[in-house]
Amino acid sequence: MDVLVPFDAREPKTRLFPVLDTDERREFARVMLADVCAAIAATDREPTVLSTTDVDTNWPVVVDDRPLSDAVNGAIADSDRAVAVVMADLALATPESLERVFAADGEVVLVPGRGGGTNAVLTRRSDFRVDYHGVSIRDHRKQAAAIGVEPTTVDSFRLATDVDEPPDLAEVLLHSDRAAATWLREHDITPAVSEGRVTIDRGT
Ligand SMILES: Nc1nc2c(ncn2[C@@H]2O[C@H](COP(=O)(O)OP(=O)(O)OP(=O)(O)O)[C@@H](O)[C@H]2O)c(=O)[nH]1
Ligand SMILES: C[C@H](OP(=O)(O)O)C(=O)O
Repeated sequence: MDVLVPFDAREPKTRLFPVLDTDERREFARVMLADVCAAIAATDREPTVLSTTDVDTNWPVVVDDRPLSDAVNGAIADSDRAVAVVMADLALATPESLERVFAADGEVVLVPGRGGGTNAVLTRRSDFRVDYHGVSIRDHRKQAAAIGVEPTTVDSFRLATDVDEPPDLAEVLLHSDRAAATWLREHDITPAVSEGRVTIDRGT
């Protein structure tokens, strides 16, 4: 199985702008990437970072500057093995949660993200095509139907929680003990409550 971790190294995590400046977003994105890759490696599979530009990691990197879906679809079409795609912002991912995906039955396995996204995919069909952005979980169900496949769904709190917006940082602080959570604590970011919802505070 090929395990791809798409990574936008250029200007990652722009939606975290209210809390982190540009350099911090870049650094934090790399810390999450390292956590995700380490969790994949702990399942005895080697991650390959599919990055927009070269990036310094402990793992093999393939540089492809095409848009996300084109880069992933190119990799699926070129591979003669099953391909798993695990997003680099899944800071709560653990080896156990990922193993559920890698071991799931079915020709196409989808892991929904909160907000309509698709946080991980496993395809054993080289004619399956991804279509990210927008309501991608709905689009991926359609893509599976188009090749005659009923997709398997893996329902996982840890994998559904991608880190896109400031309140997602609170989930990292509350549910992870890995490098991304440590990085946030070192940058004085703590959970807080606003209008009954968990969000974050940043000390000055
Ligand atoms: N290879 C590649 N990866 C991408 C690209 N765009 C996003 N990604 C990665 O795909 C995953 C999900 O993307 P997003 O949640 O939109 O992440 P992002 O683009 O860093 O964040 P925003 O700027 O807030 O949209 C993350 O792992 C990104 O690093 C791209 O054009 N190419
Ligand atoms: C790539 C995109 O991620 P999101 O913007 O939902 O985090 C998606 O899953 O379609």
